[in-house]
Amino acid sequence: MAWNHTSTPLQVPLLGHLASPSSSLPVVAALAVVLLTTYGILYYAQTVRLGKNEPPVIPSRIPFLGHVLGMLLQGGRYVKNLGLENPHLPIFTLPAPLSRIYIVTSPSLALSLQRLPLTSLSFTPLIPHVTKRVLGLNPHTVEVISRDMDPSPGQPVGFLAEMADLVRETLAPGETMTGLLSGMEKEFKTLIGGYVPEQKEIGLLVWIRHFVAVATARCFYGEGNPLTAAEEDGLEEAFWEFDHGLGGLLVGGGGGGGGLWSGWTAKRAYRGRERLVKAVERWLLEGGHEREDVPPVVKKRVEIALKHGWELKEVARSEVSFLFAGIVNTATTSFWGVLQVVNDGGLLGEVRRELGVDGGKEKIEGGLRDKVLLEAVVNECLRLGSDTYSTRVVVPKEGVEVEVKGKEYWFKGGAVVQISGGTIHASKENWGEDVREFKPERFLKGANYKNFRAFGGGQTLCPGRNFAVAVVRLLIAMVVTKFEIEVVGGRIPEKEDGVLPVHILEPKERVMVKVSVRDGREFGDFGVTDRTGR
Ligand code: HEM
Repeated sequence: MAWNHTSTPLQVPLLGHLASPSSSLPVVAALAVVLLTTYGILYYAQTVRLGKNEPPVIPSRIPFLGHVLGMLLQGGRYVKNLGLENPHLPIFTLPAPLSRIYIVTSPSLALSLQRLPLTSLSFTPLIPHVTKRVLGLNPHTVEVISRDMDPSPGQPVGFLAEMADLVRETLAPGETMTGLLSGMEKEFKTLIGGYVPEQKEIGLLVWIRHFVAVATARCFYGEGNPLTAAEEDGLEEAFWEFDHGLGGLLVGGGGGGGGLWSGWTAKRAYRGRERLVKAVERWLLEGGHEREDVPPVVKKRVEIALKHGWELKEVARSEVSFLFAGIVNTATTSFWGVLQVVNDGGLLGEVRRELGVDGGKEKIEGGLRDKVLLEAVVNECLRLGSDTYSTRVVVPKEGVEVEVKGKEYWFKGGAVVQISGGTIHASKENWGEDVREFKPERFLKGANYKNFRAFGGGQTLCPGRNFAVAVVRLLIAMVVTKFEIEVVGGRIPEKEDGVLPVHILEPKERVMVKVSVRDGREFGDFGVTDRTGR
């Protein structure tokens, strides 16, 4: 049979359209109209407020999906920039599939919202989901931590509430915290004092974070700690691999020891975490936590978890999370602090003068009490390095109407409210035209801590904040008095803000340094103190 040129579109629909341009035109046009109309409807639909007082909506070019995609692809930078591009909006709504995300960029509104009762906005409903994914907790443990999370007075106290009280009490300024700080000072003396510089250039971040990781692990888990004293090699690297893939574990899921999805999104983090969990489990099995040099806080943490029916492997997961909280942010902040000080001759001179360690004493000694410049350095590093969110979920299923400073706001039930620390820290309104510059002196002129969110706030305010500031100050003081450090290239790199901002941001490029000994004396007493300016 001859080829039939008149074969109709009905016989082979798609090919028919291609083969017959004149007949396909109306169909293409109709399709375009349908698509454009659908797009228009969806675009409009995402702008509709679900309640009269719902915060103003910022629509996305890809209706309902665009903002979520932006967050996934650009990390914390996406919301930070949205906030900076809309300085007139103290709070706004991002439409998401079947839900909303409310972004708060006004510091005073943030303070008021975080004071609302936990029956309106709370972080705790998220904890089981977050910890299950990040730590790979099994369903039984998740069920245990989901009990009595926010008890009212007189009600049974669940695992989370009991643990939070213990950590808060231990790390509040006072005798217990001072004891832990003395432990950190002792470890730093050995590690920093015993460091013999290499001839070659070294990576500053790796160098500094090693000091913090080892000192913290020894201080909280004793000399035989599972991170640095285990027979197995490479656990410190495993720790940082876990840290770097945390966002992937969080987004990818992976409860009950980690599923295929989390393995795919954060394979290395998953492997690193599981190696650490095994090491801590072995340490617990051998009674490591019962040793004399392990402080009461860790002994009690283990005791509380066992009392609440946790299996030993799950207790190990909880301790990996405590090690993580104690090390990661302190290490990265210390890195930025040392870098900023040694890369600015003027600042370095002032810090050394303030420390007053260059006198004729036999040992390097300095009183850290009242050393305000060093504390200002730490705070400014935290401001510039922290894009952290404080996240809350809207508890009542039917949504909630709240009044804040005479204004009504309505939030959809189950939606997420995020206080954008990144926007607050980078806003010219809050910090002035020179907001992008490193200027510790802004913290000397009675800085307003209302605009400072590096430690979160309200229900999730970091219990380790005073301890952390004291440790970072101590580390910078010891490193800059003991060593001369030349930054190769003499430049401070940008921060990598395209990640999920779960911790202080790292640099975009590696910072290499040359280290030499400046003061050959041993370290004496540095007078580490629990008193900080906050
Ligand atoms: C510069 C160092 C540090 C920074 C910037 C920092 C920051 C934070 C932030 C922002 C949160 C709240 C997270 C959220 O809202 O979800 C937090 C929570 C926490 N931090 Fe820190 N932190 C630091 C050091 C420490 C240290 C040294 C410890 C312990 C030794 C610690 C223990 C904790 C704990 C246990 C929580 C969870 C609190 C809870 O949910 O009850 N942090 N930290």
